[in-house]
Amino acid sequence: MSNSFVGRKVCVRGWIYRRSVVGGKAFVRVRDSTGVIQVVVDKKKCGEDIVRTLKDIGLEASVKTCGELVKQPRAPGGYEIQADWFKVVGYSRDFPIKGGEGIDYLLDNRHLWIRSRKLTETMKIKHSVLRAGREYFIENGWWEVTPPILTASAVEGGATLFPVKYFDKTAYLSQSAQLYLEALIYSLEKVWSLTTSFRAEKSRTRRHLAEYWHLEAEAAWYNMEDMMRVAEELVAHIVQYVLEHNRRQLEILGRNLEILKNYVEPPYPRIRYDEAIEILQKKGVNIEWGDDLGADEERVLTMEFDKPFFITHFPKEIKSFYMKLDPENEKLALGFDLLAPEGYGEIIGGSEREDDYNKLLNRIIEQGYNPEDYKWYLDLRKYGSVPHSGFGLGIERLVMWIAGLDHIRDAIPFPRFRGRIYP
Ligand SMILES: NC(=O)C[C@H]([NH3+])C(=O)NS(=O)(=O)OC[C@H]1O[C@@H](n2cnc3c(N)ncnc32)[C@H](O)[C@@H]1O
Ligand SMILES: [Mg+2]
Repeated sequence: MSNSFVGRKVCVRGWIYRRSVVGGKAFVRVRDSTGVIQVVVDKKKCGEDIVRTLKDIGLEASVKTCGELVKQPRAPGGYEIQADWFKVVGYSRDFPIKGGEGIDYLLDNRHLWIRSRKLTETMKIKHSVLRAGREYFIENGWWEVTPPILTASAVEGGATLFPVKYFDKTAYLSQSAQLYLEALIYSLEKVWSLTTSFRAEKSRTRRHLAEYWHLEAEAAWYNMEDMMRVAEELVAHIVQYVLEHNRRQLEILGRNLEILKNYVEPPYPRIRYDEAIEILQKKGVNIEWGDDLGADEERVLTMEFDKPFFITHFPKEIKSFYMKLDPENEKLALGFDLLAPEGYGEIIGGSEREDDYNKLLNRIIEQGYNPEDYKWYLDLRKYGSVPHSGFGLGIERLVMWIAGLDHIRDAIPFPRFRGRIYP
């Protein structure tokens, strides 16, 4: 609502968020997709019956009303509607979420909890993140493609595959569209996809889901640095878009806008894995060269930076078979992770890909995979192989950071993780 509507007749349809009856008036706070507005239902104007009904009506009953909009500093948003009439559309009895319930109870009632203010505003931010992500690729001449979700082999390690019955065979839910995007660059050159990726994560952490939305890109002729530039432009574009379109949501969620503004200017800093290990050891973290960087180590590293930063050139043993080895030091893989500051850690994983047939075959065997499962993928290196790179951005991890959430489950309407499949 705004001043231009003051004194005019307005109508609202929504759900009862709060209500009280004082004297012959009901003060009803009606929630709709835009927010909450107070409606005053006076028995002198609307009749005694509706005021009596509203006295005990259940929260979340659906209603509709019309009346005059007036200024009211004590009401949410500074306005209220003085109803000419007020109608209950759908009754609600004993809405099970009253406040103070435990997380498992709330997750069991996720289909109702998603009506909450925090989740509603977060979903609006996620809408902008998805729109800005699509916009970036479309405006920069990338082709959107539709890779399969039912696949025959692992991309990111066999330990987190979800097997599914596929007629008389076993298939796996996709961990990443990457290998299929790599097949598409020999015709479309620059491709992107937004799909769900699945990871049978054994442990429950605040930044892992079993099903998440994965924005992935792959381009022919791009080396690692070229692709890192795409990744930082993408993230900066998304943050800028959210700052422009979701200021209100960010304020409702209590997010510091000044800090976010610091993230919209690439290039982002780049450090090599070696430097990351040095920083961690200097800070007293018990870590050796060759160890993987987990959430704790990433959290420590993020405190050294006031914007997202890349870590590159990882030991090949801790990175996937498809990553190209550094020609200057074949102990290292040309992989990059983009870490979000403020303790959030990895939001993007990417790399330059091995484009030599024999080297890729050796890496597949070295990492214990069956080359037969990757025959088609190896074929790509037989027929006009080209240098190429790509990355995957975890949408919920990005939303978690931009919105300042403390758990990834609040970045998706129906979170899936070990022990949670209902509702
Ligand atoms: N096309 C590519 O090059 C992508 C590449 N094959 C890939 O899947 N890399 S990744 O495993 O680091 O996952 C990429 C990102 O996907 C996110 N990710 C990865 N795993 C998860 C889980 N379990 N939950 C939520 N988000 C997750 C996280 O932001 C990672 O940086
Ligand atoms: Mg990763």
